[in-house]
Amino acid sequence: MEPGQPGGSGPAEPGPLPRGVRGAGPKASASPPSGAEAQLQRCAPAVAAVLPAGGRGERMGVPTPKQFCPILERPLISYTLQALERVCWIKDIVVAVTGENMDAMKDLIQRYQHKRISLVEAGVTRHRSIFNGLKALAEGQRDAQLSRPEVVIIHDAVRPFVEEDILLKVVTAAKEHGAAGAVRPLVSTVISPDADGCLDHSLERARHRASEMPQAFLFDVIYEAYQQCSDYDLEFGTECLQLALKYCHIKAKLVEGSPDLWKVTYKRDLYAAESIIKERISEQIHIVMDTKEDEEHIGHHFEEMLKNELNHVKVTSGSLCHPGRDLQQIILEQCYNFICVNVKTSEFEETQKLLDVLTESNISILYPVVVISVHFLDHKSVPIGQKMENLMQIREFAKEVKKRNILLCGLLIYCPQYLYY
Ligand SMILES: Nc1ccn([C@@H]2O[C@H](COP(=O)(O)OP(=O)(O)OP(=O)(O)O)[C@@H](O)[C@H]2O)c(=O)n1
Ligand SMILES: O=C(CO)[C@H](O)[C@H](O)COP(=O)(O)O
Repeated sequence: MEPGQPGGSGPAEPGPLPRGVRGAGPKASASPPSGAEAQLQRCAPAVAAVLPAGGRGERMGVPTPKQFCPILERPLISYTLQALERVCWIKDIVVAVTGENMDAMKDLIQRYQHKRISLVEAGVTRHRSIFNGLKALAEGQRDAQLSRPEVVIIHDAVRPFVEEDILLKVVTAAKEHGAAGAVRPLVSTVISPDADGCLDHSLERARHRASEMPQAFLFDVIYEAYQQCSDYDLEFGTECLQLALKYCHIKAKLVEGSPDLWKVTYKRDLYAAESIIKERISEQIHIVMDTKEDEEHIGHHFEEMLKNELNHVKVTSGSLCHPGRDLQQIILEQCYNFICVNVKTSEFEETQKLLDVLTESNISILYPVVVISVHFLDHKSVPIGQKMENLMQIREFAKEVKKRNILLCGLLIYCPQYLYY
């Protein structure tokens, strides 16, 4: 097993943990847990994920394996890793990669600052790649970098749009049933040809489902199934749930998933994935505050307002107190919309810092970045005339940054008592 980054698969970064789940930290979610989330919290299993990423992507018909194909200049697999990393109750993410792509994968982990990743060598088939990932987790106690989880998620590296919600559902169901997997209604009817290429029989579409990913298993169940299964299974099998049934007599719970769980397979799927990513980008906004203390007041207020006004807006809040690290991470996550709240300073210090980092990152080469610089007018501390004069500078800033595809506008809020919201 190879560590994915210097120092190996480091400890889980703090993040918005579902409360009560093992490893929960100070930033635990403030909203009440959903049913499935609450159920998971009660049982609090240790969860790891295995991502097979050792395929050649022959059906895509391009020389680069599809998991490394760029979408908006970022490799597809990086989106999938990001989707899993956001779920902070997933402790370890084991990725199976071919030897020839191992260095590229390590570079990618560094470049996009992926966390909690361990790399293993892929096998010649998907099942063998998954088995290698499971072995690394099983042997983890000796290794000290990984530990044997109670539940393991298996997810294809080429399904980038996996959400926490479905991960919770399959993990919770796996805890109860031993195995669980996401399914979708069939788009086309499945038919079975005979040896002459003529119709033998067809399946009743409404009674069958397409098996998608993610799937989750009690670790002992799926590991046992892989240890017992035949070379034929490892060579030709395509269904992990079937292995759990055949070798451990576990009937997997099937969970309805969203249409976005489809597997990127053909070239046109890359264009579809790009459209979905663009749509998600437009729904993501980051609020940057210039003070820590006011983050909860004003930042929270903005967050609530935006969530009320717009559907599917993703709001995160942070501060440029540690500009390099925090903001670089946000930019790496491809956020194109910012509200920058200047509370402490009467000028544009915070906005200026944000613009500097955005310019340096070159993020606006592909799409325009929108920045709304918010200022509060407190006439008791600063005379109105002086404040207005300062704020007029924003026009100059806006002209300047527009050349770099950054659209800046200013918002002045008359609110002498903003601190007492
Ligand atoms: N030896 C293999 C083959 C596949 N996979 C992974 O399994 C997932 C799903 O498989 P599939 O879509 O079939 O990928 P490919 O085998 O790469 O595609 P193709 O069949 O078109 O060659 C992918 O993330 C793929 O990288 C793997 O880890 N090891
Ligand atoms: O379909 C699946 C589940 O049943 C798997 O996601 C997997 O992608 C199948 O791989 P392959 O395309 O190699 O058969």
